[in-house]
Amino acid sequence: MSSRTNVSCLHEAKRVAIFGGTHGNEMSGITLVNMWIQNSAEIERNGLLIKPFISNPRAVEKCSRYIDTDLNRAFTPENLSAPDVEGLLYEVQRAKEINRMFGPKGSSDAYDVIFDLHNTTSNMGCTLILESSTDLFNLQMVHYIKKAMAPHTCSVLLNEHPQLKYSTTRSVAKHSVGLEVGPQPQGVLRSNVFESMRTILKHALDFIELFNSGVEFPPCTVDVFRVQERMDYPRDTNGNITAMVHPHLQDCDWEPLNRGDPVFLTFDGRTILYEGANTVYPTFINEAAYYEKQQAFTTTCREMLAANAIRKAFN
Ligand SMILES: CC(=O)N[C@@H](CC(=O)O)C(=O)O
Ligand SMILES: [Zn+2]
Repeated sequence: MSSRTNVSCLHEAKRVAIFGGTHGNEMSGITLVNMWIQNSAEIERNGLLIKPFISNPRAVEKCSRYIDTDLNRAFTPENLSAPDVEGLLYEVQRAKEINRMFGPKGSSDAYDVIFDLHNTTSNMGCTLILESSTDLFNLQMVHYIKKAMAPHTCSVLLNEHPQLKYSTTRSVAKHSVGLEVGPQPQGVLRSNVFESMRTILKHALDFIELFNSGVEFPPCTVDVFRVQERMDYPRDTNGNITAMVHPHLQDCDWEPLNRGDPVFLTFDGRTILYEGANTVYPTFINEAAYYEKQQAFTTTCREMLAANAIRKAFN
């Protein structure tokens, strides 16, 4: 990366993968990727190598989130460097395969971009998930997508938290982007969610094609929600859940939550209030897959990120 007259010159993005079925019960991404494996005309772009790929085929076959362990937490340095022995957890074995095919993670041989398609049971609408606030290529791409999606909103979740960040499947690529669209129940396909995901991906690929063709993208700002804290359900001394997401919070992803607002309703009818000092923006509210992760919702704070102008490096 070199800088001249405030334009950052970045490498061309030639190899792009689209992952579906990282979680085997999230049907929009699985269906889109299977469709594109059959016929890729819709995702082809000039000068781009685009690979649609089912990342956890055994989980897809069973229509369950995973077989042995969550694939989207498995791309740790320890797992990726584990020796190939028999008896590895299925997803650890799969993580190593994916790392060989699309990585190695952190190397110059890695794929340029991986889009990983997810669905949530939460009412998050269209969400792009980023893992770095300093990746100019991704910031410019999400800015482009947000503009192209207007008047529909497309939120950006920034998961850069030192403790809460996890080792995602997409993290194998140089630029990793998660697409999270909901609400959609597990194992169910909803046409509106399917079409939204398809449209986001169309704009994303258009952006990469324009970038590779030499178009310069001017400086921009991106409104993001930065991950702050995981909130667990209230529990009794045995660890059993004692309350539900409060009806005033249910489905209110991305809406401001202030001190004193209701968050939980106990089974015996008591309301539990939010006690944090500052306004937060909750998301992943009542996500089905997060009960096992002891997570009722995630709090975020709003932030404006600035990105330099970018264009492709000519060399
Ligand atoms: C509901 C769900 O699976 N969400 C994803 C979010 C992500 O891709 O970062 C996950 O927990 O892996
Ligand atoms: Zn998922």
